[in-house]
Amino acid sequence: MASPFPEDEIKALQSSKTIGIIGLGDMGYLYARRFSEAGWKVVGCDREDLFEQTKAKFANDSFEILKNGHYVSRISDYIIYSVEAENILKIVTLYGPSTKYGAIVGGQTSCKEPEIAAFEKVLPSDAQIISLHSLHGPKVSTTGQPLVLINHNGSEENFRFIECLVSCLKSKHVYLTAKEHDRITADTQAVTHAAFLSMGVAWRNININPWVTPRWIGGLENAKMNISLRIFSNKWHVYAGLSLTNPSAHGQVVQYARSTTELFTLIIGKKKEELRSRLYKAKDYVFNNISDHDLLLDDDILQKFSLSKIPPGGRQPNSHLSLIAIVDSWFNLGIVPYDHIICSTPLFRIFLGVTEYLFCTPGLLDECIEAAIEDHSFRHDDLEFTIAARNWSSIISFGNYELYRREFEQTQKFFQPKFAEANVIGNEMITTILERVKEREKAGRLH
Ligand SMILES: NC(=O)C1=CN([C@@H]2O[C@H](COP(=O)(O)OP(=O)(O)OC[C@H]3O[C@@H](n4cnc5c(N)ncnc54)[C@H](OP(=O)(O)O)[C@@H]3O)[C@@H](O)[C@H]2O)C=CC1
Ligand SMILES: O=C(O)C(=O)Cc1ccc(O)cc1
Repeated sequence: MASPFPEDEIKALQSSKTIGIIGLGDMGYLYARRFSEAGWKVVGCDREDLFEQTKAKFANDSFEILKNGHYVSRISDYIIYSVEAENILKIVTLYGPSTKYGAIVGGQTSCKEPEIAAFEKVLPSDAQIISLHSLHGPKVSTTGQPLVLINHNGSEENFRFIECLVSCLKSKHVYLTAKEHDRITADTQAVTHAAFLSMGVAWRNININPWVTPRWIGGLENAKMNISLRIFSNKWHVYAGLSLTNPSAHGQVVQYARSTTELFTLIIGKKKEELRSRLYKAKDYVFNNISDHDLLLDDDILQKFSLSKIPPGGRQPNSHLSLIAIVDSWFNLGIVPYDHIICSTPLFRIFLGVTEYLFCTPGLLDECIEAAIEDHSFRHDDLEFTIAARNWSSIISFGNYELYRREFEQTQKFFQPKFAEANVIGNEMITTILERVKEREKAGRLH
């Protein structure tokens, strides 16, 4: 299919427009590199006190490093703020007044209402706001991943320019308002991260490396470990910013902790029938249209993404508290996760894939309920998981960045030696599930 953004049109824009990027961390660098490689004139800056180091760091790249955001803003036709979400207002306040007359401004932060509020508060009235959010981390290929475009008040012509610019990423453009974006990402990202953050903290607190423990064998366990380590290998502020700045996220994370606690209470009270009827009700709501022939993932596919040196064995029964709690939360919050798949991150798709597998493979949910009630070997893990989920929910709903950082970094240190390996395996897993999602979309089986 021919690109909707013809080469001639792109070339004409490239000869007249300058792209400015404030914040050359992981995402800012990704954009600066890709845009400049595609032929755009790109200028960028990082923190002014690191100017010399930044110049040296990017000496071999074909974009220009300027001293600070004033220099970037003065000459750029599109300015992208790619900085920590917590500091967006402070940084826009600093450089916003230097915005070139008539320029377009956007940001890459993960929560859009505060970002756009900062732009509206500070930018000169001639500036137009068109914002972006790549729904993936810096280490995965941009091709085919969702890229949200928010045309807050840009003209048609300017919006077309931004679409031409980002077309080199080959991502899938998703058009939303800031409000829609924040609502969806609260449902998808914030609660996904809460689950995997809680797993990591629980493993750390019981001092376990799950990949050397025979209790965690099999595809579902591989997915849990890979994703948890992937999150902890990233920067704490990315996850803190995403959930703390998004008020819709607080309720989701609190519900996840509540579901975890209530399900764990049923487990230790040996209330098998109550647990079963609660989970089946949630299953009917969330997985209403899903047949077992049509799953995003299965245990066999996930077997090969193992961090363990233990030879792949069969799946072990497990209470899967982290997975049953997410389905219970979705049910209680009235969320059908498939509605959000066009705007989902790789981690969310994997989380959905493994829960779908657990709930929709014949016999598996019953096996899980049986294990939860009868097998006590997971009780300690489940207790630690429940405590961790409650703790993250308090940190997030109180908006405490410092506590968030402390908890995150302690766990990061614990898993550090395994990150390189987890990243390679995690990338393969992400590619596999993206292909499965595409197949399902092609067959018209996803919303
Ligand atoms: N990483 C991810 O997976 C994704 C992140 N995002 C969002 O994108 C944004 C950037 O994330 P990411 O690139 O990962 O984070 P990074 O920490 O890697 O990048 C942010 C950069 O901005 C710099 N910075 C801070 N203050 C200023 C300033 N006054 N002027 C210029 N630069 C400054 C930081 O420097 P210093 O570190 O020294 O403070 C840092 O280099 C965040 O809002 C994040 O939530 C969105 C999608 C995915
Ligand atoms: O896929 C995920 O959830 C990630 O962890 C990567 C990520 C982090 C922050 C974003 O705003 C978007 C993607």
